[in-house]
Amino acid sequence: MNADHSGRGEAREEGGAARHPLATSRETTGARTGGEPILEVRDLVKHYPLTQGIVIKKQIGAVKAVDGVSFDLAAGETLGIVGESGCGKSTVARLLVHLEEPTAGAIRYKGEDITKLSGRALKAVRRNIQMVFQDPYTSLNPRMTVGDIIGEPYEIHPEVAPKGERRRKVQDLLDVVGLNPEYINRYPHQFSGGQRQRIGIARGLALNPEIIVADEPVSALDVSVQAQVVNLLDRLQSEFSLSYVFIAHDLSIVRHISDRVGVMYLGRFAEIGTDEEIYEHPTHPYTQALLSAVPLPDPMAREYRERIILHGDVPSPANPPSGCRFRTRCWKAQERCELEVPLLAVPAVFRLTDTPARHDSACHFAEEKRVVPPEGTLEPVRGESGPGPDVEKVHKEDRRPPSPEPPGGDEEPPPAGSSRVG
Ligand SMILES: Nc1ncnc2c1ncn2[C@@H]1O[C@H](COP(=O)(O)OP(=O)(O)OP(=O)(O)O)[C@@H](O)[C@H]1O
Repeated sequence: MNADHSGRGEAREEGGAARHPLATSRETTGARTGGEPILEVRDLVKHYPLTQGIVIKKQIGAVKAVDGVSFDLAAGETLGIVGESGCGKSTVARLLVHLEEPTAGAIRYKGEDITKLSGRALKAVRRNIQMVFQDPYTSLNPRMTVGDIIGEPYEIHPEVAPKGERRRKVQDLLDVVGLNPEYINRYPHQFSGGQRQRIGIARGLALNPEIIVADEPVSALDVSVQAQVVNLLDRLQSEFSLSYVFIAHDLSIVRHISDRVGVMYLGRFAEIGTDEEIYEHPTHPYTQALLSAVPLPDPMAREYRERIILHGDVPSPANPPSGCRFRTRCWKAQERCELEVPLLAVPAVFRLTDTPARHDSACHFAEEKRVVPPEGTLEPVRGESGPGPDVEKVHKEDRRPPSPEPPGGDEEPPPAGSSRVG
Protein backbone atom coordinates (compact mmCIF):
# COMPACT_ATOMS: atom_id res chain seq x y z
CA MET A 1 0.00 0.00 0.00
CA ASN A 2 1.36 3.40 -0.77
CA ALA A 3 1.92 5.89 1.97
CA ASP A 4 1.73 9.33 0.49
CA HIS A 5 -1.40 10.48 2.24
CA SER A 6 -1.18 12.56 5.32
CA GLY A 7 -3.96 12.39 7.85
CA ARG A 8 -6.16 15.46 7.98
CA GLY A 9 -4.87 16.83 4.71
CA GLU A 10 -6.27 13.80 2.95
CA ALA A 11 -9.66 14.24 4.54
CA ARG A 12 -9.71 17.87 3.50
CA GLU A 13 -8.74 17.06 -0.06
CA GLU A 14 -11.57 14.56 -0.40
CA GLY A 15 -14.05 16.90 1.20
CA GLY A 16 -12.98 19.79 -0.98
CA ALA A 17 -13.47 17.71 -4.11
CA ALA A 18 -16.97 16.74 -3.08
CA ARG A 19 -19.76 17.52 -5.49
CA HIS A 20 -23.36 17.85 -4.58
CA PRO A 21 -24.90 14.41 -4.30
CA LEU A 22 -27.24 15.05 -7.21
CA ALA A 23 -24.44 16.05 -9.55
CA THR A 24 -24.24 13.67 -12.47
CA SER A 25 -22.21 10.73 -11.32
CA ARG A 26 -18.72 10.03 -12.49
CA GLU A 27 -18.12 8.61 -15.91
CA THR A 28 -18.42 4.88 -15.99
CA THR A 29 -15.90 2.75 -17.75
CA GLY A 30 -16.51 -0.48 -19.58
CA ALA A 31 -14.71 -2.30 -16.81
CA ARG A 32 -17.15 -0.92 -14.28
CA THR A 33 -20.35 -1.83 -16.05
CA GLY A 34 -19.68 -4.38 -18.77
CA GLY A 35 -17.21 -6.80 -17.19
CA GLU A 36 -17.65 -10.40 -16.08
CA PRO A 37 -19.75 -10.64 -12.94
CA ILE A 38 -17.67 -11.24 -9.85
CA LEU A 39 -20.90 -11.88 -7.94
CA GLU A 40 -24.14 -13.39 -9.24
CA VAL A 41 -27.12 -13.38 -6.90
CA ARG A 42 -30.07 -15.49 -7.95
CA ASP A 43 -33.55 -15.67 -6.40
CA LEU A 44 -32.21 -14.91 -2.95
CA VAL A 45 -34.76 -15.50 -0.21
CA LYS A 46 -34.57 -14.91 3.54
CA HIS A 47 -37.65 -15.68 5.62
CA TYR A 48 -37.51 -15.27 9.38
CA PRO A 49 -39.95 -17.63 11.11
CA LEU A 50 -42.69 -16.08 13.25
CA THR A 51 -43.33 -18.36 16.20
CA GLN A 52 -45.92 -18.65 18.94
CA GLY A 53 -45.60 -20.38 22.32
CA ILE A 54 -42.82 -20.37 24.89
CA VAL A 55 -42.11 -24.03 25.63
CA ILE A 56 -43.44 -25.56 22.44
CA LYS A 57 -42.72 -23.14 19.65
CA LYS A 58 -45.03 -23.30 16.71
CA GLN A 59 -44.32 -21.46 13.46
CA ILE A 60 -47.30 -19.31 12.54
CA GLY A 61 -45.81 -17.44 9.63
CA ALA A 62 -42.66 -15.79 8.34
CA VAL A 63 -41.23 -12.33 7.85
CA LYS A 64 -40.35 -12.30 4.17
CA ALA A 65 -37.41 -9.94 4.57
CA VAL A 66 -35.86 -10.84 1.20
CA ASP A 67 -38.12 -12.59 -1.27
CA GLY A 68 -36.51 -13.27 -4.62
CA VAL A 69 -33.64 -10.87 -5.22
CA SER A 70 -31.37 -11.34 -8.25
CA PHE A 71 -28.52 -9.18 -9.54
CA ASP A 72 -25.01 -9.31 -10.95
CA LEU A 73 -22.05 -7.29 -9.73
CA ALA A 74 -19.28 -6.75 -12.28
CA ALA A 75 -15.65 -6.53 -11.21
CA GLY A 76 -14.85 -2.92 -10.34
CA GLU A 77 -18.51 -1.93 -10.36
CA THR A 78 -20.60 -0.23 -7.68
CA LEU A 79 -24.19 -1.37 -7.33
CA GLY A 80 -26.27 0.92 -5.15
CA ILE A 81 -29.25 -0.61 -3.36
CA VAL A 82 -31.88 1.82 -2.08
CA GLY A 83 -35.25 1.55 -0.42
CA GLU A 84 -37.22 2.55 2.64
CA SER A 85 -36.49 1.21 6.09
CA GLY A 86 -37.50 -2.44 6.45
CA CYS A 87 -37.41 -3.29 2.72
CA GLY A 88 -34.66 -5.88 3.26
CA LYS A 89 -31.46 -4.03 2.31
CA SER A 90 -29.49 -4.97 5.42
CA THR A 91 -30.66 -8.55 5.18
CA VAL A 92 -29.27 -8.73 1.63
CA ALA A 93 -25.99 -7.29 2.95
CA ARG A 94 -25.78 -9.88 5.75
CA LEU A 95 -26.51 -12.70 3.33
CA LEU A 96 -23.78 -11.54 0.94
CA VAL A 97 -21.11 -11.62 3.64
CA HIS A 98 -22.51 -14.88 5.03
CA LEU A 99 -23.49 -13.47 8.41
CA GLU A 100 -26.78 -15.28 7.76
CA GLU A 101 -27.85 -18.34 5.81
CA PRO A 102 -30.39 -17.74 3.05
CA THR A 103 -33.69 -19.62 3.05
CA ALA A 104 -33.22 -20.21 -0.68
CA GLY A 105 -31.30 -18.92 -3.66
CA ALA A 106 -27.71 -18.73 -4.80
CA ILE A 107 -24.82 -16.31 -4.27
CA ARG A 108 -22.12 -17.14 -6.79
CA TYR A 109 -18.70 -15.63 -6.24
CA LYS A 110 -16.62 -16.12 -9.39
CA GLY A 111 -19.03 -18.85 -10.43
CA GLU A 112 -19.03 -20.77 -7.13
CA ASP A 113 -22.19 -20.83 -5.02
CA ILE A 114 -20.97 -19.72 -1.60
CA THR A 115 -24.24 -20.72 0.07
CA LYS A 116 -23.18 -24.34 -0.46
CA LEU A 117 -19.68 -23.93 0.99
CA SER A 118 -18.53 -24.70 4.51
CA GLY A 119 -15.29 -25.01 6.48
CA ARG A 120 -12.07 -23.93 4.85
CA ALA A 121 -13.58 -23.26 1.44
CA LEU A 122 -16.11 -20.86 2.98
CA LYS A 123 -13.46 -19.15 5.10
CA ALA A 124 -11.33 -18.53 2.00
CA VAL A 125 -14.24 -16.96 0.12
CA ARG A 126 -15.42 -14.87 3.07
CA ARG A 127 -12.04 -13.17 3.13
CA ASN A 128 -12.82 -11.71 -0.26
CA ILE A 129 -16.21 -10.25 0.63
CA GLN A 130 -16.01 -7.81 3.54
CA MET A 131 -18.54 -5.50 5.13
CA VAL A 132 -18.47 -1.88 6.29
CA PHE A 133 -21.20 -1.26 8.85
CA GLN A 134 -23.61 1.62 9.21
CA ASP A 135 -22.95 3.14 12.56
CA PRO A 136 -19.36 4.07 13.38
CA TYR A 137 -20.47 4.92 16.94
CA THR A 138 -21.60 1.39 17.80
CA SER A 139 -19.74 -0.87 15.39
CA LEU A 140 -16.30 -0.26 16.96
CA ASN A 141 -15.54 -1.90 20.30
CA PRO A 142 -14.84 1.03 22.68
CA ARG A 143 -12.44 -1.09 24.77
CA MET A 144 -10.16 -1.97 21.89
CA THR A 145 -7.48 0.26 20.43
CA VAL A 146 -7.77 1.25 16.82
CA GLY A 147 -4.81 -1.01 16.07
CA ASP A 148 -6.57 -4.01 17.60
CA ILE A 149 -9.84 -3.21 15.83
CA ILE A 150 -8.27 -2.94 12.40
CA GLY A 151 -5.96 -5.91 13.00
CA GLU A 152 -8.68 -8.18 14.42
CA PRO A 153 -9.37 -9.93 11.07
CA TYR A 154 -5.76 -11.17 11.09
CA GLU A 155 -6.60 -13.35 14.12
CA ILE A 156 -8.95 -15.33 11.88
CA HIS A 157 -6.79 -15.08 8.76
CA PRO A 158 -3.19 -15.09 10.04
CA GLU A 159 -1.99 -16.07 6.56
CA VAL A 160 -2.69 -12.49 5.36
CA ALA A 161 -0.38 -10.89 7.93
CA PRO A 162 2.02 -12.83 10.15
CA LYS A 163 2.19 -11.49 13.74
CA GLY A 164 5.42 -9.55 13.22
CA GLU A 165 3.99 -7.62 10.27
CA ARG A 166 0.59 -6.72 11.68
CA ARG A 167 1.46 -3.41 13.29
CA ARG A 168 3.01 -2.09 10.11
CA LYS A 169 0.06 -3.34 8.06
CA VAL A 170 -2.41 -1.61 10.34
CA GLN A 171 -0.42 1.63 10.15
CA ASP A 172 -0.44 1.35 6.36
CA LEU A 173 -4.20 0.94 6.48
CA LEU A 174 -4.63 3.99 8.72
CA ASP A 175 -2.56 5.95 6.26
CA VAL A 176 -4.56 4.69 3.29
CA VAL A 177 -7.86 5.85 4.81
CA GLY A 178 -6.45 9.28 5.62
CA LEU A 179 -5.71 8.88 9.34
CA ASN A 180 -2.42 9.44 11.10
CA PRO A 181 -0.65 6.06 11.56
CA GLU A 182 0.71 7.31 14.89
CA TYR A 183 -2.76 7.04 16.42
CA ILE A 184 -2.71 3.26 16.30
CA ASN A 185 -2.91 3.04 20.12
CA ARG A 186 -5.85 5.40 20.57
CA TYR A 187 -9.44 4.41 21.31
CA PRO A 188 -12.56 4.97 19.17
CA HIS A 189 -13.98 7.69 21.48
CA GLN A 190 -11.00 9.88 20.62
CA PHE A 191 -12.15 10.13 17.01
CA SER A 192 -14.98 11.99 15.31
CA GLY A 193 -17.78 10.13 13.48
CA GLY A 194 -16.18 10.46 10.05
CA GLN A 195 -12.83 9.32 11.41
CA ARG A 196 -14.46 6.32 13.06
CA GLN A 197 -16.02 5.35 9.76
CA ARG A 198 -12.54 5.55 8.22
CA ILE A 199 -11.42 3.10 10.90
CA GLY A 200 -14.33 0.80 9.93
CA ILE A 201 -13.29 1.06 6.29
CA ALA A 202 -9.66 0.27 7.18
CA ARG A 203 -10.86 -2.86 9.00
CA GLY A 204 -12.89 -3.80 5.92
CA LEU A 205 -9.76 -3.50 3.78
CA ALA A 206 -7.49 -5.47 6.14
CA LEU A 207 -7.87 -8.80 4.35
CA ASN A 208 -7.42 -7.33 0.85
CA PRO A 209 -10.99 -8.16 -0.21
CA GLU A 210 -12.30 -7.89 -3.75
CA ILE A 211 -15.84 -6.94 -2.75
CA ILE A 212 -16.97 -4.51 -0.06
CA VAL A 213 -20.58 -4.56 1.06
CA ALA A 214 -21.18 -1.16 2.63
CA ASP A 215 -24.44 -1.08 4.62
CA GLU A 216 -25.47 2.58 4.92
CA PRO A 217 -21.86 3.61 5.58
CA VAL A 218 -22.59 7.32 5.70
CA SER A 219 -26.16 7.49 7.06
CA ALA A 220 -25.04 8.27 10.60
CA LEU A 221 -22.70 11.07 9.50
CA ASP A 222 -23.11 14.79 9.00
CA VAL A 223 -23.77 15.70 5.34
CA SER A 224 -20.39 17.36 4.77
CA VAL A 225 -18.61 14.36 6.27
CA GLN A 226 -20.73 12.02 4.15
CA ALA A 227 -19.16 13.53 1.03
CA GLN A 228 -15.66 12.95 2.40
CA VAL A 229 -16.32 9.32 3.19
CA VAL A 230 -18.00 8.70 -0.18
CA ASN A 231 -15.00 10.28 -1.92
CA LEU A 232 -12.66 8.12 0.14
CA LEU A 233 -14.57 4.99 -0.91
CA ASP A 234 -14.40 6.17 -4.51
CA ARG A 235 -10.64 6.59 -4.34
CA LEU A 236 -10.10 3.26 -2.59
CA GLN A 237 -12.13 1.54 -5.28
CA SER A 238 -9.72 2.68 -8.00
CA GLU A 239 -6.66 2.10 -5.84
CA PHE A 240 -7.52 -1.46 -4.82
CA SER A 241 -9.77 -2.55 -7.74
CA LEU A 242 -12.72 -3.06 -5.43
CA SER A 243 -16.31 -3.89 -6.31
CA TYR A 244 -18.96 -2.34 -4.06
CA VAL A 245 -22.49 -3.11 -3.03
CA PHE A 246 -23.44 0.23 -1.50
CA ILE A 247 -26.63 0.27 0.52
CA ALA A 248 -28.48 3.45 1.43
CA HIS A 249 -31.93 4.85 1.88
CA ASP A 250 -30.79 8.13 0.36
CA LEU A 251 -31.03 8.17 -3.44
CA SER A 252 -28.78 11.20 -3.76
CA ILE A 253 -25.79 9.61 -2.03
CA VAL A 254 -26.24 6.41 -4.02
CA ARG A 255 -26.14 8.28 -7.29
CA HIS A 256 -22.84 9.87 -6.42
CA ILE A 257 -21.04 6.57 -6.10
CA SER A 258 -23.02 3.99 -8.09
CA ASP A 259 -22.69 2.71 -11.63
CA ARG A 260 -26.04 0.93 -11.34
CA VAL A 261 -28.84 1.30 -8.85
CA GLY A 262 -31.44 -1.20 -7.65
CA VAL A 263 -34.56 0.10 -5.92
CA MET A 264 -35.99 -2.32 -3.33
CA TYR A 265 -39.53 -2.50 -2.02
CA LEU A 266 -40.77 -5.11 0.47
CA GLY A 267 -38.04 -7.67 -0.13
CA ARG A 268 -37.78 -7.38 -3.92
CA PHE A 269 -36.29 -5.13 -6.57
CA ALA A 270 -38.82 -2.78 -8.11
CA GLU A 271 -36.42 -1.41 -10.70
CA ILE A 272 -32.75 -1.73 -11.57
CA GLY A 273 -30.61 0.09 -14.11
CA THR A 274 -27.68 2.40 -14.67
CA ASP A 275 -27.70 5.61 -12.72
CA GLU A 276 -28.87 7.53 -15.80
CA GLU A 277 -31.71 5.05 -16.40
CA ILE A 278 -32.93 5.21 -12.82
CA TYR A 279 -32.52 8.91 -12.09
CA GLU A 280 -33.44 10.41 -15.44
CA HIS A 281 -35.72 7.76 -16.95
CA PRO A 282 -37.44 5.95 -14.06
CA THR A 283 -40.37 3.78 -15.16
CA HIS A 284 -41.55 2.29 -11.85
CA PRO A 285 -43.98 4.43 -9.82
CA TYR A 286 -42.13 3.64 -6.58
CA THR A 287 -38.80 4.89 -7.97
CA GLN A 288 -40.58 8.00 -9.23
CA ALA A 289 -42.02 8.63 -5.77
CA LEU A 290 -38.64 8.17 -4.07
CA LEU A 291 -36.97 10.49 -6.57
CA SER A 292 -39.58 13.14 -6.00
CA ALA A 293 -38.36 13.37 -2.39
CA VAL A 294 -34.67 13.85 -3.23
CA PRO A 295 -33.39 17.27 -2.13
CA LEU A 296 -32.49 19.50 -5.09
CA PRO A 297 -29.74 22.09 -4.75
CA ASP A 298 -31.14 24.39 -7.46
CA PRO A 299 -33.94 26.57 -6.01
CA MET A 300 -35.57 26.99 -9.43
CA ALA A 301 -35.56 23.25 -10.00
CA ARG A 302 -37.14 22.83 -6.58
CA GLU A 303 -39.80 25.34 -7.51
CA TYR A 304 -40.90 23.30 -10.51
CA ARG A 305 -40.35 19.82 -9.18
CA GLU A 306 -43.29 17.53 -8.53
CA ARG A 307 -43.63 15.90 -5.17
CA ILE A 308 -45.39 12.55 -5.27
CA ILE A 309 -47.02 11.75 -1.96
CA LEU A 310 -47.50 8.06 -1.30
CA HIS A 311 -50.45 7.20 0.89
CA GLY A 312 -50.48 4.51 3.54
CA ASP A 313 -47.66 2.69 5.27
CA VAL A 314 -45.38 0.03 3.88
CA PRO A 315 -47.29 -3.25 4.39
CA SER A 316 -45.84 -5.83 6.77
CA PRO A 317 -43.28 -8.16 5.20
CA ALA A 318 -45.02 -10.93 7.17
CA ASN A 319 -48.11 -10.43 5.04
CA PRO A 320 -47.17 -8.70 1.79
CA PRO A 321 -49.89 -7.83 -0.75
CA SER A 322 -50.62 -10.35 -3.50
CA GLY A 323 -49.44 -9.62 -7.04
CA CYS A 324 -47.46 -6.39 -7.10
CA ARG A 325 -46.30 -5.57 -3.59
CA PHE A 326 -46.42 -1.85 -4.28
CA ARG A 327 -50.04 -1.88 -5.50
CA THR A 328 -51.57 -0.84 -2.15
CA ARG A 329 -49.78 2.53 -2.41
CA CYS A 330 -49.71 2.90 -6.18
CA TRP A 331 -51.89 5.39 -8.04
CA LYS A 332 -51.78 3.23 -11.19
CA ALA A 333 -52.92 -0.03 -9.58
CA GLN A 334 -55.54 -2.06 -11.45
CA GLU A 335 -56.99 -5.55 -11.04
CA ARG A 336 -54.05 -7.12 -12.87
CA CYS A 337 -51.66 -5.77 -10.22
CA GLU A 338 -53.54 -7.72 -7.55
CA LEU A 339 -53.56 -10.97 -9.52
CA GLU A 340 -50.22 -11.08 -11.28
CA VAL A 341 -46.72 -10.65 -9.88
CA PRO A 342 -44.86 -8.28 -12.21
CA LEU A 343 -41.53 -9.70 -13.34
CA LEU A 344 -38.35 -7.68 -13.05
CA ALA A 345 -37.67 -7.35 -16.76
CA VAL A 346 -37.71 -4.79 -19.56
CA PRO A 347 -41.41 -3.84 -19.83
CA ALA A 348 -43.02 -4.87 -23.14
CA VAL A 349 -43.72 -1.25 -24.03
CA PHE A 350 -39.99 -0.45 -24.12
CA ARG A 351 -38.70 -3.73 -25.50
CA LEU A 352 -38.43 -2.53 -29.08
CA THR A 353 -37.20 0.93 -28.24
CA ASP A 354 -33.68 2.12 -27.90
CA THR A 355 -34.13 4.60 -25.08
CA PRO A 356 -32.78 4.66 -21.51
CA ALA A 357 -36.30 3.67 -20.39
CA ARG A 358 -35.43 0.21 -21.70
CA HIS A 359 -34.29 -1.31 -18.43
CA ASP A 360 -35.65 -3.79 -15.87
CA SER A 361 -38.75 -2.59 -14.04
CA ALA A 362 -41.26 -4.76 -12.17
CA CYS A 363 -44.43 -2.88 -13.16
CA HIS A 364 -47.36 -3.96 -15.36
CA PHE A 365 -47.94 -0.33 -16.29
CA ALA A 366 -44.39 0.94 -16.49
CA GLU A 367 -44.20 4.42 -17.93
CA GLU A 368 -41.30 6.80 -18.16
CA LYS A 369 -41.69 9.87 -16.00
CA ARG A 370 -38.93 12.35 -15.40
CA VAL A 371 -39.41 13.49 -11.84
CA VAL A 372 -36.25 15.47 -11.27
CA PRO A 373 -35.76 18.20 -13.87
CA PRO A 374 -32.63 17.66 -15.97
CA GLU A 375 -29.71 19.77 -14.87
CA GLY A 376 -29.79 23.26 -16.32
CA THR A 377 -33.42 23.24 -17.41
CA LEU A 378 -36.22 25.03 -15.68
CA GLU A 379 -39.16 23.51 -17.49
CA PRO A 380 -41.88 22.41 -15.12
CA VAL A 381 -42.25 18.66 -14.86
CA ARG A 382 -45.78 17.89 -15.94
CA GLY A 383 -48.02 15.17 -14.57
CA GLU A 384 -49.02 12.18 -16.66
CA SER A 385 -52.39 12.03 -18.30
CA GLY A 386 -55.10 9.97 -16.63
CA PRO A 387 -55.35 9.20 -12.94
CA GLY A 388 -52.27 10.51 -11.27
CA PRO A 389 -50.59 10.54 -7.92
CA ASP A 390 -51.10 13.32 -5.46
CA VAL A 391 -48.64 15.84 -6.76
CA GLU A 392 -47.64 19.03 -5.10
CA LYS A 393 -45.13 21.71 -5.88
CA VAL A 394 -42.33 21.73 -3.40
CA HIS A 395 -41.52 25.30 -2.47
CA LYS A 396 -38.21 26.76 -1.48
CA GLU A 397 -38.88 26.77 2.22
CA ASP A 398 -39.92 23.11 2.20
CA ARG A 399 -36.48 21.76 1.61
CA ARG A 400 -33.12 23.20 2.25
CA PRO A 401 -30.15 21.92 0.24
CA PRO A 402 -27.54 20.04 2.19
CA SER A 403 -24.93 22.40 3.56
CA PRO A 404 -22.02 22.59 1.12
CA GLU A 405 -18.61 21.38 2.17
CA PRO A 406 -16.59 24.43 3.25
CA PRO A 407 -13.41 24.90 1.23
CA GLY A 408 -10.69 23.04 3.05
CA GLY A 409 -13.45 21.88 5.36
CA ASP A 410 -12.82 19.79 8.38
CA GLU A 411 -14.84 16.97 9.80
CA GLU A 412 -17.39 17.55 12.52
CA PRO A 413 -16.05 18.37 15.97
CA PRO A 414 -15.12 15.39 18.10
CA PRO A 415 -17.42 14.29 20.89
CA ALA A 416 -17.30 16.55 23.94
CA GLY A 417 -14.55 15.73 26.36
CA SER A 418 -12.44 13.76 23.91
CA SER A 419 -9.18 14.75 22.37
CA ARG A 420 -9.26 15.22 18.63
CA VAL A 421 -6.89 13.11 16.62
CA GLY A 422 -6.12 12.25 13.01
N1 LIG B 1 -33.39 -11.48 12.75
C1 LIG B 1 -34.60 -11.10 12.33
N2 LIG B 1 -35.71 -11.73 12.77
C2 LIG B 1 -36.93 -11.37 12.36
N3 LIG B 1 -37.18 -10.38 11.46
C3 LIG B 1 -36.11 -9.70 11.00
C4 LIG B 1 -34.76 -10.02 11.40
N4 LIG B 1 -33.92 -9.18 10.75
C5 LIG B 1 -34.69 -8.37 10.00
N5 LIG B 1 -36.00 -8.69 10.14
C6 LIG B 1 -37.13 -8.04 9.48
O1 LIG B 1 -36.90 -8.12 8.08
C7 LIG B 1 -37.35 -6.94 7.43
C8 LIG B 1 -36.20 -6.37 6.65
O2 LIG B 1 -35.23 -5.87 7.57
P1 LIG B 1 -33.87 -5.17 7.10
O3 LIG B 1 -33.12 -4.76 8.31
O4 LIG B 1 -33.17 -6.03 6.11
O5 LIG B 1 -34.43 -3.89 6.32
P2 LIG B 1 -33.66 -2.58 5.86
O6 LIG B 1 -34.21 -2.23 4.53
O7 LIG B 1 -32.20 -2.77 5.95
O8 LIG B 1 -34.14 -1.54 6.94
P3 LIG B 1 -33.27 -0.47 7.76
O9 LIG B 1 -32.84 0.56 6.76
O10 LIG B 1 -34.24 0.06 8.77
O11 LIG B 1 -32.14 -1.24 8.37
C9 LIG B 1 -37.88 -6.02 8.52
O12 LIG B 1 -39.27 -6.17 8.59
C10 LIG B 1 -37.22 -6.54 9.77
O13 LIG B 1 -38.02 -6.30 10.90
